[in-house]
Amino acid sequence: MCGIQLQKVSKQFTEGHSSVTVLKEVSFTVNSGELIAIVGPSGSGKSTLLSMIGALLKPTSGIVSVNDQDLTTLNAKQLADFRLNEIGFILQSSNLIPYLSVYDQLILIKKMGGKFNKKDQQYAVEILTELGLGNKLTKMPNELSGGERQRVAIARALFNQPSIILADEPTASLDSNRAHEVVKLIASKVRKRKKAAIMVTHDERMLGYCDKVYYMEDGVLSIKNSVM
Ligand SMILES: Nc1ncnc2c1ncn2[C@@H]1O[C@H](COP(=O)(O)OP(=O)(O)OP(=O)(O)O)[C@@H](O)[C@H]1O
Repeated sequence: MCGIQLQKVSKQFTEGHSSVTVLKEVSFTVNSGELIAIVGPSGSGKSTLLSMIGALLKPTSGIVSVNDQDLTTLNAKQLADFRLNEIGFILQSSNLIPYLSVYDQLILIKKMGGKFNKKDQQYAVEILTELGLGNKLTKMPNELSGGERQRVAIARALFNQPSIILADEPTASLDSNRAHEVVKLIASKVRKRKKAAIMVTHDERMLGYCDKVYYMEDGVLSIKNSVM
């Protein structure tokens, strides 16, 4: 199955003699073309969950599958490839590299990997144009508005054509209009390009753009409602 599947995923952190269970038997599915939201109080385990789906953390127990691949069976090199090829991260602040132009933010990683060709060049311009940044290709991050910076981050997340988009508080640094604009864009790209996407958010106004809303509390995930 394409998309994300979690089966009874738990995560414990151990420090010295004490351990804390941050996720408790979390199970859910996100299909391709679906954007789901996870809401819940600070410290409830939302970022830990995203980190596990993004192969940055391993579960203590349970199965995290992406596109039918059980991530717990992959070695370090395979996990690094998986992160690079299958996951697009969009974070709270856009995390752009200050000394690179808008265009270079997208192509740097491919250039470093020595796999850069004319098609990539065209695709970078196409996707930036689609996100309304066609006239900003040579601008530096400090010459952009917060909303524009976040749109570059979305373009960068989509550029590798990952199957999964993980967005952690993507609107936290934006005013209300820009927040709507950014989440609307994420939702439309997810549907058009058939990504499976998860957005962690504190912003209830963004939930209308999502197919499902889950609530996390004390490491337990439950369905909040269906908003479509
Ligand atoms: N590496 C770690 N070692 C120990 N405890 C950790 C570690 N990472 C996270 N935690 C704890 O796990 C719990 C869940 O953290 P997490 O960041 O997933 O919460 P969150 O719901 O994303 O919070 P917020 O909304 O504030 O970002 C917190 O109590 C946190 O202190």
